[in-house]
Amino acid sequence: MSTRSDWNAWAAGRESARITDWLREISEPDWSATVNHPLFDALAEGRLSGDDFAAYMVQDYGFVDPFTALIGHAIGHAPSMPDRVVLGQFMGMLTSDENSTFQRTFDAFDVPASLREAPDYLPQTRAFRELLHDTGQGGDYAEILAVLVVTEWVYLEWALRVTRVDGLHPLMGEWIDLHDNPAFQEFVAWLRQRLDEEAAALDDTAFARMAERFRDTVAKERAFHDAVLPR
Ligand SMILES: Cc1ncc(CN)c(N)n1
Repeated sequence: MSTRSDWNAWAAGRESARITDWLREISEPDWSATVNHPLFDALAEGRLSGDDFAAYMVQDYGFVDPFTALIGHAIGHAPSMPDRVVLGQFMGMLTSDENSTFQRTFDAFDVPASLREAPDYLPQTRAFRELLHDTGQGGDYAEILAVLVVTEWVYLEWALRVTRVDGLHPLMGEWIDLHDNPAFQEFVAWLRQRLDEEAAALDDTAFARMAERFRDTVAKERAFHDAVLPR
């Protein structure tokens, strides 16, 4: 378990310790395995075929659907208007720019209507969908933030890490742009700040639940990307 006393012990030896840094550390090796995942290097270096990119995006759209619902839960659970505004703006981007990237990818790589309407989700995609759904249904605001911090921070870190080749397919470039642009960087910094604040105010039981939710989400990120990596 990842308890508040574990966090207190970790923070004791450090100046300006952050709960989100500790959460990331206790989620190793899954965190680094996800950020350094070979799928992202293959994507950025133009070594992922169009079909493989489309297959990844079909699975990822299965993530984005319950993820969008989870943002809705976050907006509902947020303590006040300033948080609802930031989350609502992110929801706007997700349902416009990002949704459009998916739709244009499915068009560009001829993903059949049958696969768009009734996708065959991998077990790891289904497990991730379940986590997002359960967090929305039963999680408190800190648990929801924990999931959002993982999913967005991991994507920011890989997108900042990879090196793009010249001539990369524009939709693959767009997928990286969505996750390394300054507005997204600001959003991830905001999510981390809010989780640091909310987690500090939790009682011990809710704190341990939040930390476990963070770790489980990182494990599911790793499993998802292992599963969609073409062999
Ligand atoms: C599996 C997964 N994790 C995170 C993200 C970034 N929202 C994503 N698109 N897909």
